[in-house]
Amino acid sequence: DKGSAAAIPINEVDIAYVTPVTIGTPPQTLMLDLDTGSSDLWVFSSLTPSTQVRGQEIYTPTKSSTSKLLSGHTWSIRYGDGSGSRGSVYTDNFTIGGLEVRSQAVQTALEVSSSFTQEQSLDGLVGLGFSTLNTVRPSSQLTFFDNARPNLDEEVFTADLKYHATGSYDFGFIDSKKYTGNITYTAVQQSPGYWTHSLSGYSVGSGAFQASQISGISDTGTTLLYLPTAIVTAYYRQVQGAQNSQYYGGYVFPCSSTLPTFTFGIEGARFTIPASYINYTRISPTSTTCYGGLQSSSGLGINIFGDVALKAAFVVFSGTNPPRIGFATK
Ligand SMILES: CCNC(=O)c1c(-c2ccccc2)csc1NC(=O)CNCCc1c[nH]c2ccccc12
Repeated sequence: DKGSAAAIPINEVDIAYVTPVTIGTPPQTLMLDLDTGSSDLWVFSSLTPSTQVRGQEIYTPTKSSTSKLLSGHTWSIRYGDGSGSRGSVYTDNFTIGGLEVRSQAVQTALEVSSSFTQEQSLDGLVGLGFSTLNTVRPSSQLTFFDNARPNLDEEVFTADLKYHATGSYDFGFIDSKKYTGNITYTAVQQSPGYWTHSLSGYSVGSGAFQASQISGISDTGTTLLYLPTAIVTAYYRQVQGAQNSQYYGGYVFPCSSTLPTFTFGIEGARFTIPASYINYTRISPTSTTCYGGLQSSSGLGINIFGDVALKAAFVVFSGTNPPRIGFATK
């Protein structure tokens, strides 16, 4: 078995990417954010208070002949940015890009935080982290990938995220047309449940490569790249007028600044993030001050290789034993 589906940016700065999925019988189509940084599959639903729904598509279990309530089960998730949701659980048929999982646990939201209500084009998330992170209680549930794995031609899924354009997620196969050269793999440490691995170092612009093991998580659900302060200050030292703003909660700079590229290493391979990816967004539509796509991880307790980094590569998430992650240029 295999599947392939689009990864569509939800706004003009790629704050997140959504993928069409179908749930139930007859199929209900929702646009969900495939998220390797969490492991809950949750959706806006007919149980979500209408005051918290603003334009999202919803899943209505009672309209599906194959839905089953997972009675007595609840879930509640809080993300590091302060957003969150909670609710009840159904199982139903769930398809991404032609790949179907029967009786997938679908977590129906009874409450969502305001930042999800405001994301009108996002109808929920598909967690693709390790199932150990799933928040359903009393019994935790498996991710779509863990449920699909036994039937996949190859125990992998790939992410081909693009800058200001539609990319793709593939399940069960590696599409050699989507990358150039070889895929460089590195070990994944799957505790506590993220796709945790190391970078072999970095360089700023045309500067020398600094070899250094930097542990972090490859996270399609986080927009930006968060790295240790020493690396981030070395980067913005090259940017005229850059400053770490308390007010804006991170590095900002004049939108007219020339930014250097940022290169990260995976084992012996090198991946360069174009300057345009790091000139992330104006702090307000009419402002001439811009917010960086590279920020410090010092407040997070974890380094996050988010979309700004991942869209510079073709990424293979391999569920082999032991799991590993692969990067290729494209
Ligand atoms: C900024 C979102 N990322 C995080 O909070 C996060 C953290 C994290 C931990 C502490 C402080 C800040 C971040 C660790 S792993 C990790 N990754 C995830 O949690 C991945 N899922 C994010 C889901 C998510 C939260 N708010 C959104 C808004 C739009 C689309 C997706 C989302």
